Amino acid sequence: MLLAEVVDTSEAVTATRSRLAKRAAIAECLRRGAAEAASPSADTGPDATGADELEIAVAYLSGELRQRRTGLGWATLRDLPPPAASPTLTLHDVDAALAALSRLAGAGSEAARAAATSALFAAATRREQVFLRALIIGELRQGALDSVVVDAVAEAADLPADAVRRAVMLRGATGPVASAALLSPDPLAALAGFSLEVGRPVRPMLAQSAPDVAAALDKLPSGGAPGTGGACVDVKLDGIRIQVHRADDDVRVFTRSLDDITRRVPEIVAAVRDLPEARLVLDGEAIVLGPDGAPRPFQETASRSATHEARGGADDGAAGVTTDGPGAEPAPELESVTLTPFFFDVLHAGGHDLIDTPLRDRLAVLDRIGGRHAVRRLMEPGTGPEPDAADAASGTTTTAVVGPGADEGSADATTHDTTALFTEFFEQAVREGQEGVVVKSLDSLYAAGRRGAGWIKVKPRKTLDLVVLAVEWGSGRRQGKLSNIHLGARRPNPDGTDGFVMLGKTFKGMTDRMLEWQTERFLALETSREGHVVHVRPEQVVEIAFDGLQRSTRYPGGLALRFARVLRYRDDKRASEADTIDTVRSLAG
Ligand SMILES: Nc1ncnc2c1ncn2[C@@H]1O[C@H](COP(=O)(O)OP(=O)(O)OP(=O)(O)O)[C@@H](O)[C@H]1O
Repeated sequence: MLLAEVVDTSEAVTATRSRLAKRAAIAECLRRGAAEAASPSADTGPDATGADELEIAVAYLSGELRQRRTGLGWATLRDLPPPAASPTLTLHDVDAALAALSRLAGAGSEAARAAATSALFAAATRREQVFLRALIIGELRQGALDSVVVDAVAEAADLPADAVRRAVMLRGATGPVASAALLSPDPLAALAGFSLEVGRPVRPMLAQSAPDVAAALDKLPSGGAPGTGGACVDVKLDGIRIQVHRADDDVRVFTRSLDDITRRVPEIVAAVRDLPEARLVLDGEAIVLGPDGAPRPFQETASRSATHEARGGADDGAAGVTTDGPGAEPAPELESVTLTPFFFDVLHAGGHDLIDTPLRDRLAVLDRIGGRHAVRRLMEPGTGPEPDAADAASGTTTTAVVGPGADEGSADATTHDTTALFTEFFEQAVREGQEGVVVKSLDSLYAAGRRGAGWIKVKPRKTLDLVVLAVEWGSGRRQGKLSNIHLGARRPNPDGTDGFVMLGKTFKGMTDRMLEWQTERFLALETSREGHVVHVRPEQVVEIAFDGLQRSTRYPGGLALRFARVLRYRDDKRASEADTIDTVRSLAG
């Protein structure tokens, strides 16, 4: 398939604000790609190159490269060679050229990179050059586009969108699902064949939020058949999300964004090897504990998560953490603190997939396996196993089962008790220095890749994940550093793209290391300058703590943050996942 066809489609997608029209344009492109892959000129049935090109098309239409990093950025792509007169580049040509670029390292690699980049761009027409540059530096990356592409796969293959979406969540990628949907003789069966595979990460379930425990309990979907229903509350640990896969001694650790960080976290690997089950998929959080067992501040955990530190230099187009390649060694400074894994869910144990099993049963398995690595939790009265059984099963006091059975007292009393008990649990967690709690429905299934209604988080601290829109040069001690950041909340447009609404600025909470890092990072994202203000592409998500919201005539949303301060940069979230202006308004009351 020619790159030009994807460029045409991408232009058509950008030109319309209608989600349906975007979906139709992408579906049409995928149909053509599928027809080409299955064309009679290919020997028998779909040919491998065609299937692979379909996967490349899906990636490019989603605004993604297949390579994690190319070593190319805005600066290296500023001056391009004269364009080719007519389109000849295939998707394969481009993917192969970028794969070769991503492997360049060591002495002489800079010159080789410049030569290879120039050769690739010289083979591209003007429109292809513009597209490729935007693709490589991440300008086309739009989380909202992912879901349009998934829907387009369903439309092109004439399959239910739910079946495609589920396969994508379980496979952790859209490309292979698109090939199966569009090229296999029995697409529905092929989609059903995507199941959890030990060793391959699935998109993690996400939580909704509520201002307090009572609101969280209200928000949970109520139970179904008699004998079901019920809730539990977990401590919410403020660490790094981990998904751990174990097949005997082979243990792999993945982040929230499905990056493989196994080599950086040998202590997690060791802890999981000690668990009494040889085939496992566990979901949890890794944190640094102090000698007293209390959680250390997030910054210490972050020093091991190697997220923003792991990014390359300013001229690096790749997003997020690096994936451990063969031979990658942990950087020495990252080993100075020890992570302890805590698990709050289990997706597979001993040959059984548990994704479609209710939480109450998954927790019973977790308590049997997790031991002291299970997250502390409180069951709603009357919903858990008998206290003795639970103690015996967990072997520890990490699982507290308290209160009278559900058959004692009225339903109202039970609801009241639950709210009071869960609130007490929340307050204790916060006193201990935990981030908050997550209230969960015991009926809920594991909603891979979705912000499921079955998990509701409650945090005492007011925080928002906002996007940096611009940054100002510092003065005094911060001379030469990009310091004061302009913060924007997301405003989704009807066509699925995002705009941003500025809510304020802050230069508080930044460590020296952060200042170093952000100066480099924001220069790489620079789009223009106005006096001491550097405008940047709205891509970097930052977690901000604030004391409240006040009315403002200065900012376009009519609201401003009070005492905003930086907690951390979030490289595990894209701008399309940042908090929206509607969420901010709901916090303002
Ligand atoms: N016991 C727990 N159950 C579920 N999630 C937990 C728990 N403890 C900590 N977490 C963390 O809380 C997150 C749930 O919130 P959400 O899905 O909204 O992700 P997030 O946007 O990264 O949230 P946050 O910034 O609040 O951590 C999970 O991603 C996980 O990392």
